[in-house]
Amino acid sequence: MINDIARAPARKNADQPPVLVYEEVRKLYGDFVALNGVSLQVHKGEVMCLIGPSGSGKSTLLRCTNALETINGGRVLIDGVPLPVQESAVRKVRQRMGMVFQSFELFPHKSALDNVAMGPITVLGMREAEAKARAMALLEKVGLSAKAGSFPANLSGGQQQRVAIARALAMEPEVMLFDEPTSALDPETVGEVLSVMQKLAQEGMTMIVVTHEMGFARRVADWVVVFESGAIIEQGPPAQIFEQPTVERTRDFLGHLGWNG
Ligand SMILES: Nc1ncnc2c1ncn2[C@@H]1O[C@H](COP(=O)(O)OP(=O)(O)OP(=O)(O)O)[C@@H](O)[C@H]1O
Repeated sequence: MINDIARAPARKNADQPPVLVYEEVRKLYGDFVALNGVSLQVHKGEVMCLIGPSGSGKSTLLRCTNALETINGGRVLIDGVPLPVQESAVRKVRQRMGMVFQSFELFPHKSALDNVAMGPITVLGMREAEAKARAMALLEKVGLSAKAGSFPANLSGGQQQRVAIARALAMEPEVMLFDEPTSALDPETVGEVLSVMQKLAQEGMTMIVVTHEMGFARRVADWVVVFESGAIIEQGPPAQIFEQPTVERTRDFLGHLGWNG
C-alpha cells in the first residue's frame, strides 16, 4: 500500500485548485444515457486526452464543458464556479474555452487572417488593426503566415485546422478543447496539426483532447481518461494506461486498435 502511494504520480499543479471539475455529470438524449455520472478534475497546464470506443461519451463531455450541451445532472465547475445556465453568462464561459472541431468550421468567404481576427473584433471589441496584428502573430505561430490571404477552399485540411487553432487562440482562452481535431484529415496532414498541438502543450496550455491518435496521447498527454458507455473506466498517466492498464476493458480497447505499447 505504501509502495502504491509512493508510485502514484503527482499530477501537474495538483497543489492548486483544479481549473475544471466535473461532479457526477449526467447527460441524457431522450432515454439514452450519454454520460452516466462522470467525475473528473483538470489541472492548470495539464494535457488531458479522452480516449475510448466510438459513442462512449467523450465528445459529449467536451460539449458539456463549454455549455454547447446542457447537463441533466451533476455539476461542471470552472475555477470553482458552477457552469451557469443563463445565456449571457454562458457566452462568457465560452470565451474562456477555445474549441477546435473535427470539421474546422471556418468561414468560407473570409481569408485565413480574417477568420482569426474576427472573434477579437466582434466579440472582444478590439480595434481592427490590433486584431489583425494578433491574428498574423498567431498564423505565424501555427506556421501559416504565408497563407494569411488565402481562403479556406484553397488550404489543405491540415492548414484549415491550423487556422482554426489560431482562431481559437485569438480569444486568449484559458482552456483549449479539441474534438477529434485530426479525424477528418488526410494522413499526410495529421502530423502538422499534432505538432502545433504539442507545441501548445509544451507552452503550458491547459488542453482537453478527444482523440483516436493513441501515439499523440501516449507522447503528449499528462493524464489519460478512458471512456466506455458514458462512464470513465480508468484514468491515469499515459505510461500506466498504455503500458500497464489495470482494467481489462482498457486492454481490450487498446488491443482492438492494435496498440502494443
Ligand atoms: N444530439 C444527440 N442526440 C442523440 N444522441 C446523441 C447526440 N449526440 C450524441 N449522441 C449519442 O451519445 C453517445 C455518445 O456520443 P459521443 O459523440 O459523445 O461519443 P464519442 O465517444 O465522442 O464517440 P466518437 O469517438 O465516435 O466521436 C452516442 O451514442 C451518440 O450517438
